[in-house]
Amino acid sequence: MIIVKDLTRVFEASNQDVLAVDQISFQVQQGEVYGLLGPNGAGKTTTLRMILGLLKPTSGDAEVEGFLVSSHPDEIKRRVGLVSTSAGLYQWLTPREILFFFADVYGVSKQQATERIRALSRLFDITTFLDRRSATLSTGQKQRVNLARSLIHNPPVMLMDEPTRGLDVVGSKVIFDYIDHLRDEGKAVIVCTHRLDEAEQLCDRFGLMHQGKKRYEGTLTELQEVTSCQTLTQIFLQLLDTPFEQDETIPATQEKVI
Ligand SMILES: Nc1ncnc2c1ncn2[C@@H]1O[C@H](COP(=O)(O)OP(=O)(O)OP(=O)(O)O)[C@@H](O)[C@H]1O
Repeated sequence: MIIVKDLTRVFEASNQDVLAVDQISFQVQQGEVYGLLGPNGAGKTTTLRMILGLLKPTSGDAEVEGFLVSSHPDEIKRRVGLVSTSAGLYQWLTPREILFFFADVYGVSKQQATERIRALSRLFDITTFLDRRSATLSTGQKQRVNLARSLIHNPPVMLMDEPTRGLDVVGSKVIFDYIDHLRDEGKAVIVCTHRLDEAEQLCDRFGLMHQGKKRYEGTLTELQEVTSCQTLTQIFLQLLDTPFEQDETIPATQEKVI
């Protein structure tokens, strides 16, 4: 389970400070896929970086499986997987070497790693090119190795930043199936994406961010009720059109805040 509590981050700049994330709170249960959505610059990536412990919050905290990122950053890293399709592979290593390398980084024993690599290779259909240098793999093959890598330490929590960016229909379907697999395995998943059509299909619940704040939260049905819009795209456009003050007048009973 992920608990994000009042996370705030101010970037200090010489001319003007940037309030990138402003008191964001939300929770994601095991077996739930949460879509963290928002326009460019809304604060999504900054939020993910703080949950991962890569960036220190100005205030607030995040908790994964009972561990606070402020006091137990290493425990968090062991429990969180990260998928970003833009992430590259070590070109000169083979997928098997990469998987063993990351297993070692995460403290997975050699024997466990061997078993896990066998299972993940079957799951992502990478067995036939496990021992080829990564530089020779196609984009889709590299993507499947990346997915296997993100699961090598069997984390209960997965963070996904633009997982389908640059992928064709087949590549995107691999990601869709992967997210279904994560849900079936009872993992807590956060997906950040600009593909609202995909998010609608993929996610169980949504948090819509704008200018660092969480403005709406709920299932698609709940968001439809609050906004009188049908699709996530319409909801999103309404959010961008709504002046800040007006948006904040949404009754607390309608805005599902945890
Ligand atoms: N290191 C930094 N220094 C200064 N400002 C930053 C820094 N990192 C992010 N920001 C600013 O914080 C705000 C939020 O950025 P963030 O990358 O979290 O947004 P995002 O929602 O992930 O956007 P996108 O969808 O474009 O990736 C933006 O105004 C951005 O310019």
